[in-house]
Amino acid sequence: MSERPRLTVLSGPSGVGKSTVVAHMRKEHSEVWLSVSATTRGPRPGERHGVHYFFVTDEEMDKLIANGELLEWAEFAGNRYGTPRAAVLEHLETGVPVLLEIDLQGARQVRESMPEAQLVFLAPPSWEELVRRLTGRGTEPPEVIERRLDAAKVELAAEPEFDATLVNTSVEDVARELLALMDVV
Ligand SMILES: Nc1nc2c(ncn2[C@@H]2O[C@H](COP(=O)(O)OP(=O)(O)O)[C@@H](O)[C@H]2O)c(=O)[nH]1
Ligand SMILES: Nc1ncnc2c1ncn2[C@@H]1O[C@H](COP(=O)(O)OP(=O)(O)O)[C@@H](O)[C@H]1O
Repeated sequence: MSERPRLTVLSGPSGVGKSTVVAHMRKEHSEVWLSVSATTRGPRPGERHGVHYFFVTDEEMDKLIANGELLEWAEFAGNRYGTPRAAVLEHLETGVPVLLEIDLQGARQVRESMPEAQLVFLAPPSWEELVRRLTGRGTEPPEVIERRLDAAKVELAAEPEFDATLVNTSVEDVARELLALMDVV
């Protein structure tokens, strides 16, 4: 591991497999700290407050933003999401490798405020496979899937802005490649 671990941002279209890859990676590498975001979207079955997200009201999100408590935030497919700043900085200061799983707009804000951050794009093997994964997950109704696929077109076009691209064909391979990019071995 390098002396001062860098902040790594993982972005990519909804349904590409970000959560799956990160969960797989952290099973064996719990030393990587994954930031827990605040969101105004409702929890999916099995999602727990403080573990997957901090589920907040619109008013609570307004306050987090107004008080400058978020490192970045964005509206995605009708809900707001943001990264609590303090926890990220504390972990980086104590030498812990930090991973953010956030959308393209958030990644761009992190690039501005923390230029040393490493931006990694997770791409699907094909458009058809992305549609299959997002639909197959079964967590969103058709109109929400449509919104997320619209966002996915914009996100896929922004891939050249990232420092590295990983294609999510095999979860195991991508998890290994991500660890290598983060200098965690
Ligand atoms: N900008 C930003 N995006 C976030 C944050 N947390 C999650 N996201 C992104 O918001 C999008 C929607 O997340 P979610 O509703 O959990 O759906 P999923 O990623 O398809 O499982 C994804 O692109 C996430 O990476 C955050 O704190 N900030
Ligand atoms: N490499 C892969 N091959 C096949 N299916 C995958 C792969 N990675 C993830 N999936 C599946 O795709 C769906 C979306 O994955 P998820 O991790 O929820 O995506 P994201 O967090 O990017 O929205 C899930 O049903 C997951 O099991």
